[in-house]
Amino acid sequence: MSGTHEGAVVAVDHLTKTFGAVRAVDDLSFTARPGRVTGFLGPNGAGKTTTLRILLGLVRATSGTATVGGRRYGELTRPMRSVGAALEAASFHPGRSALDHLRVYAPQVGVDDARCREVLDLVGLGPVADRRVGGFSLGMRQRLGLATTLLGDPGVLILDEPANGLDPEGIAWLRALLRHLAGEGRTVLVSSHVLSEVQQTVDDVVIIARGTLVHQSSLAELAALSEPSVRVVSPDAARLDELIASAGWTDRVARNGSPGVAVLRRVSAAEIGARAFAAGLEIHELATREAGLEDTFLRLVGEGPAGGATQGGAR
Ligand SMILES: Nc1ncnc2c1ncn2[C@@H]1O[C@H](COP(=O)(O)OP(=O)(O)OP(=O)(O)O)[C@@H](O)[C@H]1O
Repeated sequence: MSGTHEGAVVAVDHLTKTFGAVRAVDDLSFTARPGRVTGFLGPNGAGKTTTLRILLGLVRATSGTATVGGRRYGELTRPMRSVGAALEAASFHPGRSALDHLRVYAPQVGVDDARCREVLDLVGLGPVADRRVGGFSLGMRQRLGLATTLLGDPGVLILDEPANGLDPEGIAWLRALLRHLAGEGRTVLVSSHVLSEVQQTVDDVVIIARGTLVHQSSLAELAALSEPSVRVVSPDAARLDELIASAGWTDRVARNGSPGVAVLRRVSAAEIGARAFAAGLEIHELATREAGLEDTFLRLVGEGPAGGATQGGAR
C-alpha cells in the first residue's frame, strides 16, 4: 500500500447533536476502517448528513466526538489532503467550466493544472472539461463533486448520497471507482437511504434510525440476519389467531395484515401446515418468502414492508 493512499480510521464516539427540540444525532458511535467501503445507511431524516457535517467540522456537536485518525477535522494539518468530502447539494458556479471549477480549489489543496485534468479523466469528465457546469446533468455534477473530492488524493473519502442522480451505468461506474479507491487502502464512507443502491459496493454497514445506531457489521453478517418468512392466509381469522397463540408463535408474527393474514418468522411452512391440519383449520395460502437484504434493512430501521409495524426489530 502506498503511503499517500493510507486511510485513517473514522471514529464517531457518543455523538449527539440537537437542533432545538430535535435530536438529530443521539449518542451515536461507529467506526469506518481503511481499505473498506462503509455504507452509512438510514432513512431520510435519520441524521446521516448531520453526522457527516460534524465529521467535517461544518456543524458543532452538542456532545461526543467525530474524528479522522484520532483528530477532529479542525485539527488536521492538511485537511484537503487527508479527507475528501462531497456533501449533498454541492453548489457549482454555473458559468464556470468543469476545469475552472477545479482550478478554484487547486491552490487550497496545493495541486497543479495537470492534477485537475487527471481527476476529470478519472471521473469520466475529461471530454467535457471545458464545458460550462450550468449545462451539466445531476449525474455529471455528482462526478464533478467526486473529482473535487479526489483532487488532494486523500486517504479518507466521505460521500453523502453519491449515487443520487446517477443512471444505472453511472452507479456501476461509481461502484467500481469506490471499490478501486478502497482497494488502494483508503477509508471510504458513503451514505445512502437505500441499501440496495450500495449493497454491491460496501464491505461494512452502519445503520442508523432516528439519530441512533441500530446495526453495525460487515455486509455478510447483515445478510446472515436475513430470515425467511411465511405468509399464512385463512378464511377463519379468529381461529388463525388462536392457532398462533396456542402454538406459542405470538412473538414470531412479523406482521399482521388484514384479518386472516399473518406473516411468521422462525417457523417453517411445514410446521404451520401440520398445526393447521391437526386443528382442522382451513388454509388458503402458505407461502415462504426469502427475505432480501432490503427487507432486513427496513426491519432494522422500523419501516417494515407496507402493511404494518414490525416486531422483533433491533431496537
Ligand atoms: N440546521 C438544522 N436545523 C434544524 N433541524 C435540523 C437541521 N439539520 C438537520 N435537522 C433535522 O435533523 C434531523 C436529521 O437530519 P439529517 O439531514 O441529518 O438526516 P439525513 O439522515 O441526512 O436525511 P436526508 O437523507 O433526508 O438528508 C431531521 O429531523 C432534520 O430535520
